[in-house]
Amino acid sequence: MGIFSRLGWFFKRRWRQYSFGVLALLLVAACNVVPPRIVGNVVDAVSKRNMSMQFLFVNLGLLLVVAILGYILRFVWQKMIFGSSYVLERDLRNRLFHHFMKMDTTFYKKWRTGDLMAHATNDIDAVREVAGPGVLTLADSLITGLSMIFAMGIFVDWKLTLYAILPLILLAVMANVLGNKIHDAFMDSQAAFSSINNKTQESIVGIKVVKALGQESEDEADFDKYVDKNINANKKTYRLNAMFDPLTSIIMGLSYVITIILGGLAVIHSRITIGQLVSFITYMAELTWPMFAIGSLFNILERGSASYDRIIELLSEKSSLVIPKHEVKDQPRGTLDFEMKKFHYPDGNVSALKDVSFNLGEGQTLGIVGPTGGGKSTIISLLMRDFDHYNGQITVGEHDIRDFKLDDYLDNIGYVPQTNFLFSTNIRDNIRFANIDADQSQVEAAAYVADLDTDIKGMPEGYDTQVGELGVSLSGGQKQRLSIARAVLSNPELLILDDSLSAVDSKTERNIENRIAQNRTSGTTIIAASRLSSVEHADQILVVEDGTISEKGTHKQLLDNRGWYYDTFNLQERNAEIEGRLNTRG
Ligand SMILES: Nc1ncnc2c1ncn2[C@@H]1O[C@H](COP(=O)(O)OP(=O)(O)OP(=O)(O)O)[C@@H](O)[C@H]1O
Repeated sequence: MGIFSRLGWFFKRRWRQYSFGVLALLLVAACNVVPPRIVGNVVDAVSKRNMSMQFLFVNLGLLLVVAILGYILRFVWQKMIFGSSYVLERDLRNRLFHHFMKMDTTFYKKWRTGDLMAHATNDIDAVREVAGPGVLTLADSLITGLSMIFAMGIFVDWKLTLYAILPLILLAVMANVLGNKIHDAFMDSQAAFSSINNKTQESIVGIKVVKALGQESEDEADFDKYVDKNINANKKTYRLNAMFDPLTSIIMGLSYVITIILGGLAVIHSRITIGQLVSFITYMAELTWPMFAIGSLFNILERGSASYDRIIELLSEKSSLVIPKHEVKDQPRGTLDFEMKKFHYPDGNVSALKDVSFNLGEGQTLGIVGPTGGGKSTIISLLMRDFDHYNGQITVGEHDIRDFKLDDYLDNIGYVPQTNFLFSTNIRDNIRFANIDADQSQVEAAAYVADLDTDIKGMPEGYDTQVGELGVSLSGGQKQRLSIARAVLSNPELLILDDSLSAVDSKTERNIENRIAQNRTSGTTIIAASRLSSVEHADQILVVEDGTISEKGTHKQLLDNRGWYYDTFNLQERNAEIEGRLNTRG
């Protein structure tokens, strides 16, 4: 029952609808009291042989009026109570989605996609059930139950009523004993469902790898384990739940036995009439539904309560990103100053960056290179404000980047990540994702900069070509270039390419670099790359090794330096030469 008070904020907001709904339920219950009373009266009239046609028609008419009224009132409560429960579902869904949108990288590392999906679907459904069928079942079973008990007492006999409902105490005891166990079982069952979701999502996304490595049967066996775990958790829940219904039948049986013995004696001793006993038994039959409803109510409430706990746990997660007390309203533009004394990832204990500093004037291009795992993407992560806690400072035009509102800051960045993400829509909408009002000429100009225009023109449906889920219908290089077009479309103040030219050939790479340079008359560009030719023309190049800058300068200065850059450049040039020769021969 605690779930009702925890959802109090919502019931308060919708108190009018719930009050109307419960009032309609009350009136339905009042309508339900009438038919047994009429049946009792008719039975008495028949047994006393004094029933007239008029008496019969009046009673039949009354039954009809009550039936119509009941229909209207049922419509009202459904609209009020179930309608409100869908409002709760919408609110929780929106809150959760908004929360997902503002959470940081650490949150997404902790929670897996399947888990989040389960919260956003299964758990929210379970909470909606509390606000809809849960409220209905509670109100209806209470109203019907109490009105039937009052009718039995008032129209027949209070003493007989008390004896008849005595076995109900057993039900309360059982509910108390099973309550916590059912809650825990539901928690386990929802967690097992989340795991299945995770597993399914991972297997489907990684299906190519699974097949390529011939792991289908192993993956299926692994999936079966998750299903078994889920089934066992569900079995436990339903075993506990199943203890309710048989007990309810026993309690009802006991009540009937008491009624027949004591009611029969009361008729024999003329304390009540036969008609009253018939009414009493009809009222008792009406009590059956509320009794069984308590079992299903328990199910709904405990499931909803476990799900609400899970949703609240998720919503209470805080983003570690700084929310500035006084937001800087200026545009984040100007010289970029990066001074990082030390940074380590929240879950790492060694520094991913140590004493990394550089200064980049407006309009300049910075290249970041270095061996794999050196720290290139980490520098970009910090610029993208994936993490705000470090020993150092990053400023853009005099302002610490943490003093900008995150959205305002990121709006000025065009970012092409290492692993590009495409939406399952057409090429045009993928390019203008960050600027959906961009017209066709802007989209085409961006595609030209990314050297993708010729590819698109060659496709039968051109810019209307659907890219499929995650861009399955495009080649790796096309996906990369589409991501670049998306980033350059809004002519961002800071353009960041994180190893995003790795899947294109050297000629295309050169085209893109030249076009970006021509296109970007203002604004700063940062290119992180494994291939040194990508940064050759940068105004400044950093070599990042083991989280620190080992070399710094222009291409020429770094070659003169004869260090890692010199060695790697020569190696890559030789490889490119060999590749070129092989291609000409082929
Ligand atoms: N999210 C993370 N959590 C913890 N450690 C991380 C995380 N991302 C990267 N690291 C670690 O930080 C170090 C630097 O990684 P980073 O991705 O910046 O290297 P990189 O130079 O971009 O490498 P690559 O060229 O392979 O992409 C590595 O030791 C890596 O394991």
